[in-house]
Amino acid sequence: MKFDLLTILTAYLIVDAVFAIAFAVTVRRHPNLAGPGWWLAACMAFFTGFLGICLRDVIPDIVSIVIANSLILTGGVCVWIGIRGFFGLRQHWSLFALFVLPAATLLNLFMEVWPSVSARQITMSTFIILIGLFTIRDIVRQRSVTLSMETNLLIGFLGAETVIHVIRLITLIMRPTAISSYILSPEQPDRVFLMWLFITGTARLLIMVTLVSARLQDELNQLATQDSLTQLPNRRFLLERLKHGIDVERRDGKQLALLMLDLDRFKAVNDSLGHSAGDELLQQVADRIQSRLRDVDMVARLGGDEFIVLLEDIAHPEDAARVAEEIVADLSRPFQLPRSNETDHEPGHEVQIGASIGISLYPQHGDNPELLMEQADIAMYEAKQAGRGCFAYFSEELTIAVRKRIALEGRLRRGIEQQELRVFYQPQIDIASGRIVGAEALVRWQSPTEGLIAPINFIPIAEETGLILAIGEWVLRETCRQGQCWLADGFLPLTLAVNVSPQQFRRCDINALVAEVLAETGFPAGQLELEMTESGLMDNQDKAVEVLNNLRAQGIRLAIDDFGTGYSSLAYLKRFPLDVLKIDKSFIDDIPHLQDDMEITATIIAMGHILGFKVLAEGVETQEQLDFLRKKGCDAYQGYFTSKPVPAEDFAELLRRQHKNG
Ligand SMILES: Nc1nc2c(ncn2[C@@H]2O[C@H](COP(=O)(O)O[C@H]3[C@@H](O)[C@H](n4cnc5c(=O)[nH]c(N)nc54)O[C@@H]3COP(=O)(O)O)[C@@H](O)[C@H]2O)c(=O)[nH]1
Repeated sequence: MKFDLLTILTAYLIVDAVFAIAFAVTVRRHPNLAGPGWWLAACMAFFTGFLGICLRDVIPDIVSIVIANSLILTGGVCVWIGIRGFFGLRQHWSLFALFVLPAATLLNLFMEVWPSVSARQITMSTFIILIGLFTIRDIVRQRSVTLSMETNLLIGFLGAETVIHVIRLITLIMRPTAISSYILSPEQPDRVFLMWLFITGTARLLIMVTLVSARLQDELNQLATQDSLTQLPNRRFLLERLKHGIDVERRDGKQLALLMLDLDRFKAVNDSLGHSAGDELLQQVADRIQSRLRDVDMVARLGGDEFIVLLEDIAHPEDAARVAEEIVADLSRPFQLPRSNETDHEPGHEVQIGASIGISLYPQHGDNPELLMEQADIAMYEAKQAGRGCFAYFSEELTIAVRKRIALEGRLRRGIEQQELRVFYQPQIDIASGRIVGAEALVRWQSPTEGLIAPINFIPIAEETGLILAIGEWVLRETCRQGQCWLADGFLPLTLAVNVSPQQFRRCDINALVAEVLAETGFPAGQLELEMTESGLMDNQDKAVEVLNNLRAQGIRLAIDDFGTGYSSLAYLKRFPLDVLKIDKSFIDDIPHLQDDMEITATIIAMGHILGFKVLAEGVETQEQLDFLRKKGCDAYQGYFTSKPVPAEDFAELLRRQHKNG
């Protein structure tokens, strides 16, 4: 059988075109893969280029060459861009070569004006070798992880091609006439060139087949790790993620939670309304759970009506309970299920189900996936026993403790809404004059069922849940309102100190809030003191300095609370614009019995004065303590010795009595 050059080129271009079409089809089947348009553009360019070659005998050679090669080059560019989109490649510029090469070769081939055939062949081989080496280097540097088989094939193909051309180049240089007998002419095609055409065509077809099969493999993998009904991950995938999650939390010293969820009354729906209604219900359940979770969390379906939720990197065990409660609440809302032969006039079924959730925690309840699943399952059984529609932890004590905390959180939330918070005032006394010069505002919760609740029982949970922001704002507003009332009633000006929690400092614009409250209540800025703890300031020192400076610029006084229990560093005392140092009660408690505490207290007073601060001692309960503080030059104190924190009316009474006594 005799092949002329035109037949060979035609076959070659057909291979290219088929290759491009097949790529285009692959990409179209995977809508998430970028650039189908590029593949189609490539096909069109190749075909038109091919037409240009076919017209070689009809139109002048040079026109045919220009049309064919420019279009083939365009096709190469399109395929290259398509490839980049397909693999998500950014740096693989040299892959361009793979598709521009045929075009460059053809250009070379048709350049009959080129004087020397050997020079043409040397140029082409050098070009191919360089491009091959660069391409291999690029691919090796940035190997595709998901399609490693295809990358290996590419490397093999390019390697073989490069080797062929190295041999060809050496032969050409050593014996320039050796290959000249195979010069390109329609009668005697270049054999090496033919071989090269054959290899590239075959290799590219192979690459395409590998690509398609790799994509199919991806789909199969997905099927193996996905629940076909809900499209959620299945048990296998969950176990892998859980194992990885445990490794990460172990390394970072954090915890994770596993929530095993079983639907209540699902069987009744399935039996009465049929399996398609049951399937629809499961899909809606999956959607509701998913919408409740953060992006980093995961919900999987284990089969039947069992789901499992993985919460990674949780701060407290209660976080898992909160999510569980929200899921239980979400799933107890009615579901609308369409009838199997629904018409416009017939409404669907409304069904109500529920969920019971068992929770296990890493590391408390186990350190491997199987154990955690087992414990969550046991806890889920407990939840069902406890009456369904609730959650339970694997450990009973934890369940009780967490349920209590969550109930408290709910009551506190309602308490804030129903205005059950109160502000008590503890007098601050100037030691030299013995007169009340200010008060610390301390929050209390007047619960209708439990009576007066001390802050120690709800401030920590308010901090955890963010409720402290609402509480802090309310205390500030109420204190300023009350202070302004006392001024209006003719009491002498007092400094009112309000606690600012670290959360408030971090998460809200305390400057704007204070400005707003002062404007609203008319309370003078110079009589408001904000108390901050050392830890609240140390978290982000630069921001703290900026915020404190702004507060200072408003005329507000700033105090550091519980001084001596935290960092107590001179560096930050110098850096932060403070007015008052409050010595922590723990140093005062054992005066005059503990020499160390006496020395520390005396040192803090002296140091505070050197730095220009006013020093106030907290928790003064005895005359001896007061005498000691006076002797050491402390400016002020607060403590049960004078008064516990009292409601506003009682505090006003203390002020009246002081006024009466002169
Ligand atoms: N972020 C906010 N924190 C607040 C607010 N209100 C209070 N708190 C913080 O709660 C903690 C406990 O406060 P409380 O139960 O009110 O206790 C205060 C005083 O009653 C107590 N104290 C004062 N003198 C004595 C004493 O002589 N003996 C004794 N046994 N206790 C005494 O000390 C608490 C004041 O502490 P401090 O704030 O450090 O000055 C407490 O940490 C409050 O800060 C609030 O609105 N926001």
